[in-house]
Amino acid sequence: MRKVEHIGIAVNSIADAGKIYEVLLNTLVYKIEDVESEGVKTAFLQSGPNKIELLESASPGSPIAKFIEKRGEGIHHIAFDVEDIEAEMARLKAAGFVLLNDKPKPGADNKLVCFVHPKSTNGVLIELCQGIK
Ligand SMILES: CC[C@H](C(=O)O)C(=O)SCCNC(=O)CCNC(=O)[C@H](O)C(C)(C)COP(=O)(O)OP(=O)(O)OC[C@H]1O[C@@H](n2cnc3c(N)ncnc32)[C@H](O)[C@@H]1OP(=O)(O)O
Ligand SMILES: [Co+2]
Repeated sequence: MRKVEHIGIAVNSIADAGKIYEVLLNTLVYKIEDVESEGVKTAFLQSGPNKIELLESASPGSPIAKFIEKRGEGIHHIAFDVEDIEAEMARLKAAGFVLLNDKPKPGADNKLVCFVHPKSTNGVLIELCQGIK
């Protein structure tokens, strides 16, 4: 794990939350991207080396819809940047972590991603991200 790649925040509306985070971070949303496979619309803001990913559900029953239904808006996951996602997945699997996908899958912002179940990580959903060159 090289660094925190982004913090994912579940929100009801990326338009409304985007405006709030633009004032808070004194920067602008630099990308809005739908990730159909996840049933989510994402908005990204960069503040220094830190990235915030706002996540709005795009379909009922999506992970974000279920999360907000159960817990309301708030921090959804922490994503880490990795050099070699397949090697990291194999390392974590061998170490007993529960991976939520058995192969890297396309994520937002030009990444390959894999999620680790929160039950393996003290209740925090973890995402591994490898940039697609
Ligand atoms: C990939 C695009 C983008 C990117 O960065 O590139 C994204 O980040 S997309 C983000 C949205 N996609 C995902 O989150 C995919 C991975 N998530 C999942 O597979 C599910 O959400 C899962 C397995 C974490 C939970 O799904 P499930 O259907 O089991 O929902 P439950 O409500 O039954 O949850 C079971 C259990 O887990 C707890 N939970 C759920 N979500 C979270 C969370 N974000 N953080 C911590 N804990 C979470 C939930 O409270 C339940 O716990 P329990 O004690 O049983 O109540
Ligand atoms: Co993410």
